Amino acid sequence: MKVAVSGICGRMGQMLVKALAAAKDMELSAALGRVGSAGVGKDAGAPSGIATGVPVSDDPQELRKADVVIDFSRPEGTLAILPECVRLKKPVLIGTTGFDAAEKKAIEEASRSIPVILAPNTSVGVNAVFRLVSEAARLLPDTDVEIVEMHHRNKVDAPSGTALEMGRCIARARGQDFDEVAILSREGHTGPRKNGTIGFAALRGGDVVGIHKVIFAGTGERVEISHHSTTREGYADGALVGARFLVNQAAGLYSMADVLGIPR
Ligand SMILES: NC(=O)C1=CN([C@@H]2O[C@H](COP(=O)(O)OP(=O)(O)OC[C@H]3O[C@@H](n4cnc5c(N)ncnc54)[C@H](OP(=O)(O)O)[C@@H]3O)[C@@H](O)[C@H]2O)C=CC1
Ligand SMILES: O=C(O)C1=N[C@H](C(=O)O)C[C@H](O)C1
Repeated sequence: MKVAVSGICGRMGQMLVKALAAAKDMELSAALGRVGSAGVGKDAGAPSGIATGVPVSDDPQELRKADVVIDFSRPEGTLAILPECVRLKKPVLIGTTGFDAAEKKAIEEASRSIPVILAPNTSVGVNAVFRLVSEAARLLPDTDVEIVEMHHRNKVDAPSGTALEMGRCIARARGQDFDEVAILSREGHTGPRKNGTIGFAALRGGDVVGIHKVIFAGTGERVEISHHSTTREGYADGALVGARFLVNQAAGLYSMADVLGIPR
């Protein structure tokens, strides 16, 4: 299976170079970087000292060389390749986070023509946690939910896509509209906590790969469900599992829960 990676020069792009080099059934066939990126024209594995024989390009037409596209870049990067994925009928797994409502709409629109996985987290463990927090939300309906995440100093979006998806899972399980109950940050004289809200706190520092903790706070007791990523390998391996799933699907918007057979 020929795989194109968008965001190739980044942390996840390079993790995918390694995962693809180890995969017997897959090969890197095209590598896309940001227009004007210092990596364009160089070998896709150069930042990791790996020779892939595939040069980094900033031309989305390179996607014609792939059976499936994996994108871990920035929302602008995803939106730049999406029309070409549609035109060339290439399935795409989107691991990028930080989309606004209009950008999500554009992804939904594309998924009417091609198979798309939109996955704020591709690790198996986090996708199990999405299910666990949904169940906890049903079992503990009167608790106050707070979601705390910590990531490395270079992360640019907050709260993380994973934290937001955890909040969405909880709101769905409780029959709430996420946008009405989410408190994405707090400061100043906030007043007492409003019942039924879902609070978020985002910490940034060092080289933390990814920590997420969901707290169900009641009176006299507290339940906490947490996930720690210690390397990015789980994200890359999960993305390859998602890509293998996608090539056999009809057009539509899929999640990692669909890939892994996890009921919501
Ligand atoms: N779904 C999941 O499991 C995971 C998701 N992520 C998400 O994936 C994304 C990438 O993360 P990470 O690899 O750590 O980030 P990096 O910043 O390390 O990499 C992002 C890459 O995207 C490139 N890029 C930036 N802007 C554009 C653009 N407009 N068009 C094309 N390419 C662009 C950058 O190019 P240049 O280097 O030239 O600036 C860079 O190489 C983030 O949104 C992150 O939240 C991360 C880990 C796991
Ligand atoms: O930027 C990161 O690093 C990560 N981003 C994703 C997110 O926003 O949830 C997934 C993971 O937490 C790492």
